[in-house]
Amino acid sequence: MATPTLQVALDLLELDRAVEIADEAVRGGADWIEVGTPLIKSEGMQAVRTLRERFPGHEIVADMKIADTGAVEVEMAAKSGAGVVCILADADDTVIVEAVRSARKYGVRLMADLINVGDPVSRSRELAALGVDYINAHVGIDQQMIGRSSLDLLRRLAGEVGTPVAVAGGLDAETASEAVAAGASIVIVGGNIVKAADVTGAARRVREAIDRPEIRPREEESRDAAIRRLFEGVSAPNVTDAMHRKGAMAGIVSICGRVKAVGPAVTVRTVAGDWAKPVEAIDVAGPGDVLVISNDGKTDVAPWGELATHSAKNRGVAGVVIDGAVRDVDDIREMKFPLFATATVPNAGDPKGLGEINTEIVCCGQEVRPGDWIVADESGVVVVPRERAYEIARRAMEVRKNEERIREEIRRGRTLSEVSELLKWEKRH
Ligand SMILES: O=C(CO)[C@H](O)[C@H](O)COP(=O)(O)O
Repeated sequence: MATPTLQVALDLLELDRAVEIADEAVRGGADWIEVGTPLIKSEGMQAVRTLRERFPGHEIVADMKIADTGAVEVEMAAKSGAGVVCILADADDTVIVEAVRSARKYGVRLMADLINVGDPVSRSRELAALGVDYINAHVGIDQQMIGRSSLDLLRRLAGEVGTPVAVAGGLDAETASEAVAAGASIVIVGGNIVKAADVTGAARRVREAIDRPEIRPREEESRDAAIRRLFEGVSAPNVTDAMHRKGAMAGIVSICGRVKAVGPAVTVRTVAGDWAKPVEAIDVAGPGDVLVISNDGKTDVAPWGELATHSAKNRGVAGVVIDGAVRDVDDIREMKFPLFATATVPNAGDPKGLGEINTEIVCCGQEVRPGDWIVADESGVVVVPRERAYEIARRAMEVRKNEERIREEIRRGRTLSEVSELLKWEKRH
C-alpha cells in the first residue's frame, strides 16, 4: 500500500495564524496544506497565494466547495497556486464538466466533496466518469455535531469507487488510522490538528497513526454516556458559547466554590420554602441526575439545607440547583456538594407538600423540563434542551478545543484582540 497522504485543513479565519499553524503541522508530518473554506471566505485567493509562496514543497489544496461557475473558480484557484481544487459533488453536472475542462487546461486536479450527497456510491461513479480525480468522503462539521460519521461514509465507498478516496470530518489519530485501513489514500484532518495547543505534536500523532493503519475494537457508548462524558470535559461557559450565548440562569452562584454538576434535570416546583417536594424528589432522582428546584425566587425562606444535601449525596444525585435560598451553608461546604442557589438564609419553610415534581418550571429565568441537561460550575448554571444535548455537548467540546490554541498563542505573547482580529470582525453598521 502506498504511503497515505496527510492533508491538514486550515479552517481558520486569519491568514497569519494559518501560516504559523501550517508551518507547525508540516513539521509534524502533514503533506498537503488545505486552504479551508472559512479561510478562503475570510482572506480570498490571497490565502492560496500566500500559502503557495510559503510552502513551495507542499501541495496546496483550495477547498473552494464550488457550486457554480466551475471553470472560473477552478481557474482562480489554479492561478493562485493550488494544485488540487475542491468542488461539491452535489453540484450540477454542467458545473462539474466545466470545472474538469478548466482543471485540465490549468494543470490542476479536482477533488469532489460528497458532503450531503444522498447516494454517494452512484454519485462517485458518475463523478469519476466525468473526470474528477479524487472523491472526498466528507461529513461536514455541523453534521458531525449530530453524530454523523465520515468513517461510515467511507466504508460505504470501499471497493465501489475506482478513483483515489480522501476522507474528512472530525478525524483524530485513531479514526484516521482506521480510515486508511478502510481504503482512504488521503486523510484530511482539521480541528484535531489546527485547534491543538501543540499543532506539531497533534500532526505527528496522526502521521504515525496513518502510517500504521489498524482498526481497533471500540467500546460501544450510549448517547447519554457520551453526553455526560462530553459535558464533564467542558465548562458552563463553553456550553453557553455553543448555544449562541443562551441557556444561562441569572443570579445563581455555586455555594461550595469549585464543584461541578452535570446531569439530566429532575424538576421541582415548591412554594414558600416548603421542603416536602424537594426532599421527596431525592427519591425520584437516580444517580447522576440534577435536582432543579424553583422556590419562585423567594429568598426569605430555604427549601433546602444540610440534611437534604446529605441525603442527596448518598443517593448519588449529581447536584442541586435552586431558584431560592439554602441554609446550613457551613456544613454543606464541608461536604463539597455541587449546590447552586441565589441566596442563603437561616430559616426553613414547613413540609406541607405544596408543589410538583417533574413538571416544566422556570428557574432563574430559564425554562427547565424534566430530562433537560444541566451543566453547572463556578461560573454558573446552564440548561440545555434535551433534544439538543448531544449536539451542544459536541459543539461545547469544539469551543474548548478552539480555546486551547488561542490560549497557546496568548502564552506566546499575542494579545487576545490580535489573535481574534477583533477590529477586523467588528460588526459594520
Ligand atoms: O471542509 C471542512 C468543513 O467543511 C473541513 O476542512 C473538514 O471537515 C476537516 O475538518 P475537521 O477535521 O475539523 O472536520
